[in-house]
Amino acid sequence: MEPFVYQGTPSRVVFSWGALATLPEEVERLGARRALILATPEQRALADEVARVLGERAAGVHAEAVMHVPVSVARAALDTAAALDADCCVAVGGGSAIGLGKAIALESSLPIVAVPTTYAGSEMTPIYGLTEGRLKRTGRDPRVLPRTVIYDPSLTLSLPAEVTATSGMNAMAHAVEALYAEDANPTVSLMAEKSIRALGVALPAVVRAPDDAAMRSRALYGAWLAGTCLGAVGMALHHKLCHTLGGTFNLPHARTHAAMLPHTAHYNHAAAPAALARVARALGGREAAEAGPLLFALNRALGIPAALAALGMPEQGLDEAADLACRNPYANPRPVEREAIRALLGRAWQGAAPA
Ligand SMILES: NC(=O)C1=CN([C@@H]2O[C@H](COP(=O)(O)OP(=O)(O)OC[C@H]3O[C@@H](n4cnc5c(N)ncnc54)[C@H](OP(=O)(O)O)[C@@H]3O)[C@@H](O)[C@H]2O)C=CC1
Ligand SMILES: O=C(O)/C=C\C(=O)CC(=O)O
Repeated sequence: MEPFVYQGTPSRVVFSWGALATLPEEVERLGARRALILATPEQRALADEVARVLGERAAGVHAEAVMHVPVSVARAALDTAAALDADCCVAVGGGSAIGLGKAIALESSLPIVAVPTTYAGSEMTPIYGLTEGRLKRTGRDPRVLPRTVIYDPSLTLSLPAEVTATSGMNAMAHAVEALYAEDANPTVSLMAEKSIRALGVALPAVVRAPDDAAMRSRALYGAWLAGTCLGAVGMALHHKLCHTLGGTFNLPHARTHAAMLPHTAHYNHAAAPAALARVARALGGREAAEAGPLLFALNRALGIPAALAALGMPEQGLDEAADLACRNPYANPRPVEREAIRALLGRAWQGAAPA
């Protein structure tokens, strides 16, 4: 057996259809009495419903979350938390709302209860992201790991097909990178493979039939496993590239992950053949070299645009993106070489198949 280190995260996870109803007792379990509810502006109605469920334990609603957590947005939320004398945050929504909760916790150490409504998986990680100007800074800090996560698949029924598909592929990316992480271990790899299998079946099903309760639960289960993987082991080339494209060029997060994953998986297949063979097998293939093409085919089956160009990436930015991605690269099975990365970005920009 290869030597390894496995360290789980201390989050408490409640997973069931209708689990939102357990929120009051979960907030009480933390000893909290004044919860600040966080959401994006468009999820205000859901945040108000959460406040109703919480009753007297709701201190207020702050529905100003924005993707990539601009530092100005974080500062405003911190001021609201202080003004309301909040003793915990309830972040309801996708990674943007949860990311705002993390920004508050990073400064205040307030406990977070996360109620995810997408498959991004941020609720299961001690990773935060803050964006200032054109640069996104990410880091790991135990203070930002949500203490409790309430997964209620009924809250994902309203996800549009495009978000369902791309957010699901964001989760897929966490699981794929966990299999070849520098600190990969048998426990996380088992979860990663299970996640890829679950998402590979559930995502096409819920894109076809958004109200399929069983498949919505399986998709969210896959996302939980993927987020757990992301929280437990390091990220590699794929996440570095997506943070660069998201933070510097403000590309949409999940759609960028989906478009890039076939290419980054293929980039690493020869350097991490066992890991990419597990990806391929989980998607119905056999060999490591099939993983990238199978992910590319899954994107197509989910109706996800293949080309970075369609996401607003300027062609003249590809050189800068390659330079930034190669500066302080995350550990990766294959050396991150500037020309190879620029060629990868070129294929992704065009929407060509991985090669
Ligand atoms: N730190 C970490 O470990 C991780 C962080 N992230 C971060 O999270 C963000 C991306 O997360 P993601 O969830 O993709 O992005 P968002 O939170 O922006 O949600 C994605 C889309 O889903 C919509 N949506 C969310 N919930 C519902 C709902 N219940 N019904 C209908 N639509 C809904 C949002 O609409 P609307 O905007 O209108 O609410 C938005 O259009 C990025 O900032 C990324 O960096 C992602 C993964 C891991
Ligand atoms: O890229 C991901 O999906 C994972 C991590 C982040 O997004 C970091 C952040 O919170 O911005």
